[in-house]
Amino acid sequence: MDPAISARVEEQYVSNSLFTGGFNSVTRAHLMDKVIDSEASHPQMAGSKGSSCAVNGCDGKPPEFTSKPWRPLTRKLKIPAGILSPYRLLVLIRLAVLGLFLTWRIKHKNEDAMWLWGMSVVCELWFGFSWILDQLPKLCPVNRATDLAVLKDKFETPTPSNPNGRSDLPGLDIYVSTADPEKEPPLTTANTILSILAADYPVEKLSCYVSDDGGALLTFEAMAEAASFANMWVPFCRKHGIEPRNPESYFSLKRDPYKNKVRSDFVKDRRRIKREYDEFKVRINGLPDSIRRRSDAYHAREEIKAMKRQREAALDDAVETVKIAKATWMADGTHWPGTWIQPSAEHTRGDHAGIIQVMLKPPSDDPLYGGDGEEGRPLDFTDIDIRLPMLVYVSREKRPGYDHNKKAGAMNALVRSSAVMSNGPFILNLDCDHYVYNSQAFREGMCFMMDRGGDRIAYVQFPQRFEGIDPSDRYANHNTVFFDVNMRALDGLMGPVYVGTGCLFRRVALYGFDPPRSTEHGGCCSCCFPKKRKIKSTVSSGTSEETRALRMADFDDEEMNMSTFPKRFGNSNFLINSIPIAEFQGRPLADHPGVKNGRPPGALTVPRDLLDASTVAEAISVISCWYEDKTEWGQRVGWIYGSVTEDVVTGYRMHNRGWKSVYCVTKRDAFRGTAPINLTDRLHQVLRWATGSVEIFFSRNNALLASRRMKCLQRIAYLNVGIYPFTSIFLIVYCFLPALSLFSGQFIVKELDVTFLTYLLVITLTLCMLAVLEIKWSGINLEEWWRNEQFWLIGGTSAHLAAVLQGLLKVIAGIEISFTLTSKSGADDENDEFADLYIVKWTSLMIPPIVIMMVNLIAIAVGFSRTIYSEIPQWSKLLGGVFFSFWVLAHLYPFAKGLMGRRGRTPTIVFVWSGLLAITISLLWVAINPPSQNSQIGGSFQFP
Ligand SMILES: O=c1ccn([C@@H]2O[C@H](COP(=O)(O)OP(=O)(O)O[C@H]3O[C@H](CO)[C@@H](O)[C@H](O)[C@H]3O)[C@@H](O)[C@H]2O)c(=O)[nH]1
Ligand SMILES: [Mn+2]
Repeated sequence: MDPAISARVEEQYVSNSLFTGGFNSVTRAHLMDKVIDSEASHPQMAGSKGSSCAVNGCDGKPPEFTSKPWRPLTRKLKIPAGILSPYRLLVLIRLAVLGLFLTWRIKHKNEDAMWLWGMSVVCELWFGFSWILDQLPKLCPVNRATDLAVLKDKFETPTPSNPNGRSDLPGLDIYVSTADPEKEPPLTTANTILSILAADYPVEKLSCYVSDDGGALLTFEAMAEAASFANMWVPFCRKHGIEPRNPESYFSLKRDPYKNKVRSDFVKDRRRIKREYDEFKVRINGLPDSIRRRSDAYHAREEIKAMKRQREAALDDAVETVKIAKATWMADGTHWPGTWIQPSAEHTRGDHAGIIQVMLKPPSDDPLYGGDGEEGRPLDFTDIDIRLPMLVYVSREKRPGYDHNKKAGAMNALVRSSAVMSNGPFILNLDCDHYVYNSQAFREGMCFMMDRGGDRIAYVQFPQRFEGIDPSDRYANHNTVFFDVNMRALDGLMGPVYVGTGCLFRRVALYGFDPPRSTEHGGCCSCCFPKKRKIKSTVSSGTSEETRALRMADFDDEEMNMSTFPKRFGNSNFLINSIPIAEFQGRPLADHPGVKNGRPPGALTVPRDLLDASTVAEAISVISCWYEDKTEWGQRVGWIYGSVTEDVVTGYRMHNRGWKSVYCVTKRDAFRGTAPINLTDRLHQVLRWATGSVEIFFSRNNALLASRRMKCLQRIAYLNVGIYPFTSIFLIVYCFLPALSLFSGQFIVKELDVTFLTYLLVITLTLCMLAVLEIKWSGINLEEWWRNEQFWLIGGTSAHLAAVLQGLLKVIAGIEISFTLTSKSGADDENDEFADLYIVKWTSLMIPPIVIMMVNLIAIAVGFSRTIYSEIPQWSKLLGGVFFSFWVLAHLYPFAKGLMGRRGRTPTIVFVWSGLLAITISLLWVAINPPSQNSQIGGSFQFP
């Protein structure tokens, strides 16, 4: 430990009057807290392991501590046993039936069509396996609730030592990522920023960082506009309790804006702010032109000079011929070091310097009230705090020849630069299109982090909720089955997976440390093979009390050896020195005796008023291309590289170290974003996710290689994430089977006998009943469930297959996979919100589902015509094949609709064509195979 830092930190904390007992009491209290936590969060362990030492307080816990009423910040809500018990029972039953069915299938071959039988059995075995992977982690779902009032009480109530009631909440850094202003309109990003700046969290603790991976002047200037508009928007939101605090969404609310508004000047204020917002929008939308003109003007001047030298020419002609400028000029006439409006086609490459601009300076520590609306101020903010959180624009350096590691690389650049500039012990990241919909969201997340045992939580994931999706949600964009069923279920294990946006991280967890007290709990098999409990003796580990606290008391000793830091984190001393501080400030100290009102107040690595040129220079140096060379960034530290779904891997690594995560579903959605409603865009999105999964499967992050700290069911869930794309291979084969059997007159079983049909019935029935119970405990509805099934097949037969191929190409030939951004620029059509839904853009991903559809349609036609033409029509023979064909077609229905484009325009022609085609082929078939001979073939395919 660098003595200089320890001295600095010591000064910050020891001088604080809250710590009357010095570090002694802090560490002691922390130790006690830790013992209690482990019981509180693992009640079953207390009993089974009989580690009564902690429970009985053998370390001499003062009695007043145990008797103190403890008001928790969060609660776990059990799912009613009336739903959960039958659910679990059904899972068991289905498991057994599936086992019996598969054995029966293997034993009863169809000798007439071994190929059909063999293919189908292999597929069924795989489906059974993948169902188990999907189902097992869903056995213990939970719900949770927070108590914001308690949080306020504990952290923001005036006490004798804190008479002003200054907030004791920890610092929070918000990251917003954007990469390409064409696909991610700056107006959307600006609105997201505004919603963050206006969120309800102590301003002096909140910092907002925008990562612009395109390094685009357009984004930069849009952010500057947003920063300036925030001066009006944020106090307005505070004054009138606006919700949501994203102006675009707020002004397009359909409901009455005047409801529940008490202040008399609301009408006037709203009208004014609406006008200001409209002007703001005009400015933002005018930016591309204004930037172009600026740069064109420069080039025009140059060109004209040249032309004048040659001969007299008309000015207008000259301006006409000017090419798009390469260099870009900022409004003040200086040269922009980033890229042009549209960064080079592939946003993940590009070539530009690192740029950091503090757009809103860190605020003062005490409230600053606005004026009375008279002197030039547009609105009356007399009793409103007009301070704004810090806002920083960051564009990491990009040079050819460096792997920039897509979004993960961008996030890591932010982790470092923010460590230098504000070092919030917590970090929340949002995609540019995901805005704060609930101004209390940050506080909700903080309840978990600050609660007892919260120091073992690496992240709090919020569900992704979407706007602007077609009401019938044709392509299951809401993804509710995942967000309300699977994620809730994981919450009952080690915690939800990280899904890339709307996630509150503990900074030290991102730094790759193990959770505190990590040696105490075993992982997967700890319940069966309890390891001897090793309580790290922090007290006996020598040196002075002070350094002990700073050495992250509960962390592993070797881990916290600061001499290894430069190798892991790179050469920035600023950064390295900020790490123990972030750890210390992230601790949930709220319930400690002796530190009554909470945690050490907001000391930052760099006190805000010192955020000077040298700090910014340091921040720039940590976002350079080479900074990560020979460090562990992306390997063990920060967002993990190597997959286009960096999110899943990053969360996985934390669970693998034994960290927990928590799922925070708030009554009012915490955040809201957009999703691609166009079929092609949606397919490309799931293609990227599936490719990421395949990448994970073929990497060291495969859950089969997980550590012992990973619980069994959690491991299965991660295994499922890596394996699901492979199901596509079997799915495609299976989708052709009904057609093949209709063509050949054979079926997957020798005869449709009672046993087979009974098994089929039970398997289908249990699936439906499970779905019903899932719907009950998760709160989704049947339509959402069905849409999910449909899209599972659509994605499964198209994108997932492509993903498997791409993944194999990467493994075998080393071909890198690019991150195709999802377009957020929605429909331009004012009259039709969902115009995007009907745009048909061709992609080769569509080929397999189209072929499946066609072949099945034709097969049905063939089957029918054969039966009609046969001397004694045996309709019953048709049934098996037709039934399964319909099953496939019903799933593909939304896909077919997508191909048809706008309602009523294309369908007729498509129907006519496919109809004609199907009839032609079936007639052909009949001509080749005259029914008189053919009718015998179907003989084996009989009802009992
Ligand atoms: O080189 C890149 C590529 C992407 N991004 C950002 O990453 C985010 C996600 O991209 P998007 O195209 O919107 O992907 P989605 O499929 O909508 O995103 C989901 O899936 C991604 C993983 O594939 C996660 O990163 C996202 O957080 C998650 O919302 C956006 O903010 C981008 O600006 C970058 O910053 N740099
Ligand atoms: Mn997105």
